[in-house]
Amino acid sequence: MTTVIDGKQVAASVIDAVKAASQTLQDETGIKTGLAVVIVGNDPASHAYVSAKSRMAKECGFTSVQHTLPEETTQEELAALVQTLNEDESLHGILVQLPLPKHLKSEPIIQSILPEKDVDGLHVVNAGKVATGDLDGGLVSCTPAGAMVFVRRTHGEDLSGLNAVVIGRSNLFGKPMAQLLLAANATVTIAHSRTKDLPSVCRGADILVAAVGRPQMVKADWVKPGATVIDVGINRIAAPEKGEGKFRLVGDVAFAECAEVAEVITPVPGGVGPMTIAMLMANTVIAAYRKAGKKAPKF
Ligand SMILES: NC(=O)C1=CN([C@@H]2O[C@H](COP(=O)(O)OP(=O)(O)OC[C@H]3O[C@@H](n4cnc5c(N)ncnc54)[C@H](OP(=O)(O)O)[C@@H]3O)[C@@H](O)[C@H]2O)C=CC1
Ligand SMILES: Nc1nc(=O)c2c([nH]1)NC[C@@H]1CN(c3ccc(C(=O)N[C@@H](CCC(=O)O)C(=O)O)cc3)C=[N+]21
Repeated sequence: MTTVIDGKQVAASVIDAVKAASQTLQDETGIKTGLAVVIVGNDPASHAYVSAKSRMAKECGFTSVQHTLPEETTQEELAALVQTLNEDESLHGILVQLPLPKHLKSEPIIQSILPEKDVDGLHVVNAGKVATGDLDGGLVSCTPAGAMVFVRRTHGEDLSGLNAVVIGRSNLFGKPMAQLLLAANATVTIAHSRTKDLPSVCRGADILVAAVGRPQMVKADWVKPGATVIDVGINRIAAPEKGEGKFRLVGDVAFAECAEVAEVITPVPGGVGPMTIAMLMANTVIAAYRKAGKKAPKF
């Protein structure tokens, strides 16, 4: 029987632990954990994610501030906002929702966030810690951290002897995911748009992770029988059966057919997505503990 991982349930257990940790911090030090989320422009999908993040931060007992900037915001204005948030002692985490509108450069903005407040784990200091195997000293990118929770629950802490294939090489997901798998002793392949014969590369994977942004690209005959398949993709496709102009969410994996071959698989929605938000909350409370000079909890 194939196991379909319930990401909402696993995320809820992380959120419970985050709530308890933020309450303990507040009881012991009077410090309330604070998260700032910045969004520029009008992309409706981005707005939906950002509202979900702000809502969850409140539910965790955090101070939650959301800055919604207009599409025409300049590089200097955005940089100035990040500076203000860096200096705000009541904020422990800063997240700038990506992608930014085309006229803005995201890299200098991300690198201007203080590493200790970079709850997305995108600052070179945090990315570098993951790359050098220091998984406890910095902040790990939320989506790969969440995907690793599923991998650990399925395979344990040590992935010795297992082949992992990550499709996608972004800084936000593919690269840190590959590094976390490597740190857990998996033998890791990173595939991307220039990879030759992707289906056969994927067929070698005991753990197959897809983060491409192409609806249902991974087919059943790409999956090794008994593999664990983690679907990171979030794609909106037309759903005329729901009515005209309606959409539904699908991953990068053709779920129904791959579920017949895989032993463990994550669905979309309800898989990696809810874990991303949970790990963002976890990173924020970790940042608050460190700022208070206390040993941060592990999630
Ligand atoms: N669930 C969640 O919480 C999150 C979900 N996502 C989702 O994950 C997906 C990927 O996100 P992200 O990493 O930011 O995306 P990017 O667009 O930054 O990266 C996509 C990667 O896929 C590769 N790729 C594109 N087309 C192909 C192809 N035909 N064959 C093989 N590889 C291909 C690209 O290769 P190349 O480098 O050669 O161009 C690139 O490395 C998206 O659907 C996104 O919405 C992202 C973050 C969080
Ligand atoms: N700086 C930055 N950090 C990010 O982590 C980041 C980002 N920018 N930009 C966009 C991607 C995407 N992302 C998602 C988070 C949650 C869900 C999520 O909760 N999805 C639900 C469904 C939500 C729905 O119904 O629309 C699910 O999969 O069940 C999805 C996608 C974070 N990202």
